[in-house]
Amino acid sequence: MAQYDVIIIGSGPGGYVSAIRCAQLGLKTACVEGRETLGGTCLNVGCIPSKALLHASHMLHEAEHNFAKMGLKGKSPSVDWKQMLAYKDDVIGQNTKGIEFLFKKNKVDWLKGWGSIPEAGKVKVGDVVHEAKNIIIATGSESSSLPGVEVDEKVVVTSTGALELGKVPKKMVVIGAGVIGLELGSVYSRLGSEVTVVEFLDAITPGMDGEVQKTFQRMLKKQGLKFVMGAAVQSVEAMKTKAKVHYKLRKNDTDTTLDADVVLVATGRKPYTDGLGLEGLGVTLSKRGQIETDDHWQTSVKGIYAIGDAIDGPMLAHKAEDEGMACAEVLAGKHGHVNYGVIPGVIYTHPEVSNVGATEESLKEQGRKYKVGKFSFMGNGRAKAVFAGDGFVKILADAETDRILGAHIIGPAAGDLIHEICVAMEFGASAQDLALTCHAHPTYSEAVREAALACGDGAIHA
Ligand SMILES: Cc1cc2nc3c(=O)[nH]c(=O)nc-3n(C[C@H](O)[C@H](O)[C@H](O)COP(=O)(O)OP(=O)(O)OC[C@H]3O[C@@H](n4cnc5c(N)ncnc54)[C@H](O)[C@@H]3O)c2cc1C
Ligand SMILES: NC(=O)c1ccc[n+]([C@@H]2O[C@H](COP(=O)([O-])OP(=O)(O)OC[C@H]3O[C@@H](n4cnc5c(N)ncnc54)[C@H](O)[C@@H]3O)[C@@H](O)[C@H]2O)c1
Repeated sequence: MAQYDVIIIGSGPGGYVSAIRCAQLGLKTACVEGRETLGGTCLNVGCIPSKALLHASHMLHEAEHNFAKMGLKGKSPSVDWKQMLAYKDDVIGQNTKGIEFLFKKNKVDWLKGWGSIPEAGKVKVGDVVHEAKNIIIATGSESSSLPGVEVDEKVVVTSTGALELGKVPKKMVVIGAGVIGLELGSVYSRLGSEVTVVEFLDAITPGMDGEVQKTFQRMLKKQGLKFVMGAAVQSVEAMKTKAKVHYKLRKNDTDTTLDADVVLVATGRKPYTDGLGLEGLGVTLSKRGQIETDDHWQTSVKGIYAIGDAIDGPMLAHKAEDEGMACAEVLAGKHGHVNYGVIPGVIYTHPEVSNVGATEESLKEQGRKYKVGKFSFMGNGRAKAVFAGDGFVKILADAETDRILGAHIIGPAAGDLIHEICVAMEFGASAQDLALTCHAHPTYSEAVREAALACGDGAIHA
């Protein structure tokens, strides 16, 4: 039994990144993982497989809708679902093996099995108790359940089941118009399923900029997704190969039923801390089951830290990674820091949707005076060349100082474009700083510059 400086429980983006950073900083490090492969939710059943299916289904959509316009004629490809799943599994395998390689390279020990914490300074894996000066809990999250809905991962599925369905369903009902529902709903809609999204609230993707929400929903509708808004799902009746979704419309209390071959429950995720033994240790949890930590990610018990989906904040892989690195630095006696005000969010539909910082709604609520610089991709030559003129870049800047407060993009490569604004915000830049920076032509990035120009004397191509 080795004596470790740090043992991390969970090898998702929070845990594995933290383990590598700890080892790089000279700490003797082990990472406990109960799954058969490293990488957590993100690599095995989350970010990576969903992006593989989004990519494949987008290629089909392009072939069906845009190839002929460019003079590329011929029959559109047909879907070989088994092969598409094999491609997705291959992508997962490459990524999870990559983490195994990085662990070996950085001398991180992988302790295989489910871990628990009998007391501070000790982690039990199987029958072996390992000792560590510090422990980091990075056990992630699991899908939330919905009263009246029983998941069997075949007919009524969470995102995990939706990533490996036996076949492409004819009719799919998605409960929840959040990120998972819209990404996976898009996948199946493009593959030919009739997809209906049932959402409790009156707007999709809660918390996002209102103008983006409306534009995004309009675009998704145009692509064939149907929406039932303001609807509270009461129950799901599952049969062998079919299901009935019963919901109540909130505005008039009418009851309606939708038939489906597959129902995807995508109503959020909750922290996963089962089996760790937190109650016995006295680790404080919030009402929502999140592990509470101080500014240095230390829990209420000295020497036990927590990061990622298991604690407060957006449930995003890059947020978990940042906390993983920062926590490692704290343990190595350095100054770990995460700027929670500059964490981008991206939805990988087509078009992509991204955001960082404040929304107009949040600024109004704060009573802060701001200006809006908006630029449509219709004025961007590169976007028009690839049928991606629908959408816009919107930058919010302080009315007096011109400092960038937030940005919202819906359009081509929005998930990459947002980072220019993240860097600008990290440096405390003004919209004018962006506007005065030369941007190559023809790039989608020019739309970001134009939005920055629109915060001042005006965009050129508007
Ligand atoms: C379908 C889907 C798509 C997503 N797409 C994106 C995306 O595109 N971008 C994005 O930023 N985020 C995305 N997310 C969210 C992202 O996956 C999570 O935010 C991220 O994985 C959280 O990382 P983590 O390290 O906190 O936990 P996790 O990735 O959940 O990893 C925790 C790991 O700990 C292990 N574990 C738990 N308990 C124990 C124990 N007692 N002993 C040993 N091991 C244990 C688990 O097996 C798991 O492997 C997606 C999520 C889903 C479900
Ligand atoms: N691209 C990405 O970054 C990405 C992709 C997938 C998942 N994720 C992360 O995974 C987490 C979980 O995603 P998610 O989509 O499940 O959750 P979410 O919180 O994004 O969305 C859940 C949606 O379900 C709705 N809802 C809740 N209860 C309902 C009910 N009874 N009936 C109808 N609708 C209901 C909510 O109003 C909300 O719109 C998110 O925190 C997200 O950040 C991120």
